[in-house]
Amino acid sequence: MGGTCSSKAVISVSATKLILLGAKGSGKTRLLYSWLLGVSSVVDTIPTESFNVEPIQTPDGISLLVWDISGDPSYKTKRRQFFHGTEGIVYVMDTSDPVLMQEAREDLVTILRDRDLLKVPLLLIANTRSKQGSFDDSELKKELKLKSVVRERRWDTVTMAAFDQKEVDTSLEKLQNLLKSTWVASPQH
Ligand SMILES: Nc1nc2c(ncn2[C@@H]2O[C@H](COP(=O)(O)OP(=O)(O)OP(=O)(O)O)[C@@H](O)[C@H]2O)c(=O)[nH]1
Ligand SMILES: [Mg+2]
Repeated sequence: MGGTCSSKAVISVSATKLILLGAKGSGKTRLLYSWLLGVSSVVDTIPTESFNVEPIQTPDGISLLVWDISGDPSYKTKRRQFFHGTEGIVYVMDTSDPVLMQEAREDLVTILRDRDLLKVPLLLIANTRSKQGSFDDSELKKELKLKSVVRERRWDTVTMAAFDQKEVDTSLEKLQNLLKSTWVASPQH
């Protein structure tokens, strides 16, 4: 199993492990490298065959190690190997297409029921690709009907309509705040 890590930086062993999941083409790799390099440096991406892993710093200096896992259906049975030790899930969903959105919801429900991810906080990223037909955060939460599935975990949503730098920054801030609030609630971290 081969994966990709572009960084020559030493990866901190104490970095917080995150997994980036979602359907093929939902925008995971583009998001990962937008966090790492900035939106203007990401020209395009190619489908991920297995995974990419990169160290990311949040604005407040939390070190993350983000595992971007292929959304190809053929990789689904392999992705569980990445779940153990995960402290945060980022799930990217294309909400511009109702069929893709329903499929993504079902996939997310399966992931959230995994025993290795039961209390792990979730940031749900709605990559709407266009302003048209996009949901705001509270509409999205209502539409997805995830209350009974997320249960005890902390979760938040962020909507990205244009994939611009401001939205990318907001998503990283939301992720950071979600992790911090989780750690405050369970200080043994
Ligand atoms: N216009 C537009 N294109 C996007 C957006 N997000 C991703 N893309 C493009 O959609 C394609 C797929 O994006 P990726 O980030 O590679 O998708 P992925 O989720 O990593 O897909 P897999 O690696 O196959 O699981 C790429 O060409 C991206 O540049 C977006 O918000 N707007
Ligand atoms: Mg990818």
